[in-house]
Amino acid sequence: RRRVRRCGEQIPGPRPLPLIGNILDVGLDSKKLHESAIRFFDQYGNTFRVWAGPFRLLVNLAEPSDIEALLSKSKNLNKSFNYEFLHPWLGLGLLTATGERWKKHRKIITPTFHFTILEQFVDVFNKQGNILISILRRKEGEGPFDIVPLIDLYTQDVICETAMGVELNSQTEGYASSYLQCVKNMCELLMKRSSRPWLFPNFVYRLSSLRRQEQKYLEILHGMTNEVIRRRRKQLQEDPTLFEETIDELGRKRKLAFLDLLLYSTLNGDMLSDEDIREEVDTFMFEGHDTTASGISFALYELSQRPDIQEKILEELKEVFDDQSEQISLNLEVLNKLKYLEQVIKETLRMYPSVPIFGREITEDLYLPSVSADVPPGVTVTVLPGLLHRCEKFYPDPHTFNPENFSPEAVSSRHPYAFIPFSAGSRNCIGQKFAMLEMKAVLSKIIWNYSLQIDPTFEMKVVSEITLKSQYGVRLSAIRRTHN
Ligand code: HEM
Repeated sequence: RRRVRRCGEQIPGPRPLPLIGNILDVGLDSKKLHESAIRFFDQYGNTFRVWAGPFRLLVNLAEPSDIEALLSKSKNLNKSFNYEFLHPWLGLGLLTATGERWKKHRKIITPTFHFTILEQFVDVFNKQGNILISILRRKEGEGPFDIVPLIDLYTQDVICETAMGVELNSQTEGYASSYLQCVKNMCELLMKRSSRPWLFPNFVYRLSSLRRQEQKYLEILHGMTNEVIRRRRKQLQEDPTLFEETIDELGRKRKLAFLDLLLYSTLNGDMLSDEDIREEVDTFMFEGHDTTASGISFALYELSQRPDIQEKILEELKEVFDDQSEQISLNLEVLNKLKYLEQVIKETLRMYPSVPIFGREITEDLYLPSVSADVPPGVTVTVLPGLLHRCEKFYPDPHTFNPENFSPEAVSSRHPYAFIPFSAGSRNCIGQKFAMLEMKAVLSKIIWNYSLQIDPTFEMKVVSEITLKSQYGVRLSAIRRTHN
């Protein structure tokens, strides 16, 4: 306890009050947590602390050298205490798991997002992207509309068809709409709990109205994931050859996708229980769609105000594609050539990191060079890409969208930990390559087919609800381009 107190004195932050610490400075409105963080960052610097009550010290990092000290070592891998709030929903899936369990699951799952399997997934990005374009066709002439619900359905269909092997047809039949609404409600609820320290202990939370609400959401969320697992199990029982790593017509070795591998592992050696599998499916259904939907939506918001950048993307697409017809056909090779589009996506994730904050519980001493402080076990550390990425020290004019921030020269002259949208180190995002390709694929299709214009009356309000969201969607007009 004495070491924690000393650490609290070494690191700058607002003066704590007896018993309540800095709870009043932070505020109780979950929607304002980000604003409070900006205030502390401006006042106390890139590494600052707050006391959540008399005993819980939170050290917040937006300084690359300190973030490197935390993430680059293979210690302090346990997520912070508030990830426990996700347990009723995601159980101990990869995002929330700790210790040996995390290591074992990460090892099993890693090959299912390895680059060798991504080729297979590009076929799905193509197919679902074409469906999205056909839906946008029906919007032509309607004037400005909110594109975010369409993107949500697209990303949901993509994660289910790639990772789970299940075609949901949400884009055409709206199947997942209630699940998606429920994900939104659940994230809001979790943010509320995170900003009310008296609801942290489970025995108090269980008596609250939030918990009753949560149980209703869980029925829908778990109902959906159970249904996905049931459907895939049935397909595999009817056709066990789906478990075989066959060679497809292009001579590519077909690898087992995520859910198949999990189901296969249980058949062969009983490595994961049914409960383990459901928790991983819940984790990947959420992480695999919500984050990319956020990235794609913010990219569309910025692009719809920047015809010059749209034009540059189009030029690059014209250079890369031989086929200049309406439905450009994507593969891994051409996607890898789209370097400017990659800069656009990185710039989007700089300004709007889908996961603006993540945390670790300190279990082994951590030295923070920027404040010359030792952080002892028992302290919670949060990493704040949302603040770091908008810091003038690393990005001149940080609130302006400028893909040149990711030109090779700009990248090579910056601290490698000044851009961490996917976290870093051994607990980094397992879906990083998948996400980059999915975002590239869909943005290529949209920009190839449409010139985008923001609705001039639209005002963006960014909210942080576990993932970063635009509260009122993104209202834009899509004007069809023609290609010969
Ligand atoms: C733009 C898209 C994405 C962004 C910005 C993003 C960002 C992140 C970040 C920052 C973390 C670390 C979180 C933490 O430490 O608590 C993370 C972890 C994770 N992400 Fe992503 N993610 C994206 C897409 C995806 C996709 C598409 C998948 C699945 C296909 C995925 C699955 C995961 C999983 C399972 C973890 C936990 C990994 C572990 O702890 O071992 N993410 N992601």
